[in-house]
Amino acid sequence: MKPLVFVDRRLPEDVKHYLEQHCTIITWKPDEARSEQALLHYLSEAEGYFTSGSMKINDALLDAAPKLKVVSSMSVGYNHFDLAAMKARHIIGTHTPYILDDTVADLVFGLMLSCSRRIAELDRYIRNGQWQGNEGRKLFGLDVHHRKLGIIGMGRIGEAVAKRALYGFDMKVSYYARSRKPELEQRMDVSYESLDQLLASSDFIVLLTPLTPATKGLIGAEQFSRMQQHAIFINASRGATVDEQALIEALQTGKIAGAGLDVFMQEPLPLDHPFMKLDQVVMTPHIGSATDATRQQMAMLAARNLVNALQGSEDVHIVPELRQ
Ligand SMILES: NC(=O)c1ccc[n+]([C@@H]2O[C@H](COP(=O)([O-])OP(=O)(O)OC[C@H]3O[C@@H](n4cnc5c(N)ncnc54)[C@H](O)[C@@H]3O)[C@@H](O)[C@H]2O)c1
Ligand SMILES: O=C(O)[C@H](O)CO
Repeated sequence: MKPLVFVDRRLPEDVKHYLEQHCTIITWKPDEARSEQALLHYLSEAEGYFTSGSMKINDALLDAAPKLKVVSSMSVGYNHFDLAAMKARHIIGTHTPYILDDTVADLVFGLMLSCSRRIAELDRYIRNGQWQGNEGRKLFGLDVHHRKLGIIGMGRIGEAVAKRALYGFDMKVSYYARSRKPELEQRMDVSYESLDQLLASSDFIVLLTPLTPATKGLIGAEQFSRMQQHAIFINASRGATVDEQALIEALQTGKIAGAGLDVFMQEPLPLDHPFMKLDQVVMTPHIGSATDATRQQMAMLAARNLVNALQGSEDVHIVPELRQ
């Protein structure tokens, strides 16, 4: 008999077709309210759960899903996994690394360029009818090329950002990560710096660590105070890696020049959030990996992870902390 799996999002047709060959799919009914109660009801019989990361996989959820064996997340980040709760129940937790690196790195560069050349702000300037033609320096920005980029969290996506910086924009690139990466330093012209050194010397600072207990609030008031006044800060990791109040203060007081943000403590961001009033902030609604091609590949990889894990195959992207 095919295993029962719950799928919490609409799938591309070919991915749905692939899953249906190996599993019996249950999913939300059209127009059904997506309550936690309904989800737990669906999960009560499921052996597999295909999720996009909106639900915490914690004790409460797992207690309501006694038959669950595999949680396949269509995301590379897995901060929604309570790793201890999953480990205690021998749940296999999988994610979708590598295939989204270039797409997320493109967005990081988009945010860097938009902040430094004020693209979003000046688009509003034209639409508001403010363009007179005699603005002079008023509309000038900062160069990206030949400046210094500091990457905090030099993993798969960090490396894709470094490539663009080195080979497309002739930037100098340094990084800070949990440990130094000698192999990477041989392969690419990047150098390791302490976090404090990187913050003090970079024109652009890009945050790309996973959200873990160690990275929660990693960048706060002290870290913003070390940055240069013209520095531009980009966060494409998770909202909680940054102390948002400290970021708002750093921007309001001119401690740093701008910020490009794809992720927030609260998503969707409420309309009355202070970021909305800051012209030097460029925001995107958590769309780092959101292109048709990449989301299609992520969906297929998540489906394959789910099927392979249920079938006991080792061809599965299990998150590092849950590997045997
Ligand atoms: N904005 C988006 O849509 C989007 C898309 C994809 C990924 N992400 C985020 O980006 C993160 C990184 O993805 P990846 O595939 O590059 O992961 P990765 O595991 O390849 O790289 C993570 C890097 O962070 C470093 N790191 C981990 N803990 C650290 C710590 N305490 N201090 C300093 N460095 C630390 C690691 O050493 C590694 O270099 C994901 O976990 C996710 O949160 C966001
Ligand atoms: O981690 C990821 O893959 C993205 O943030 C989408 O959730």
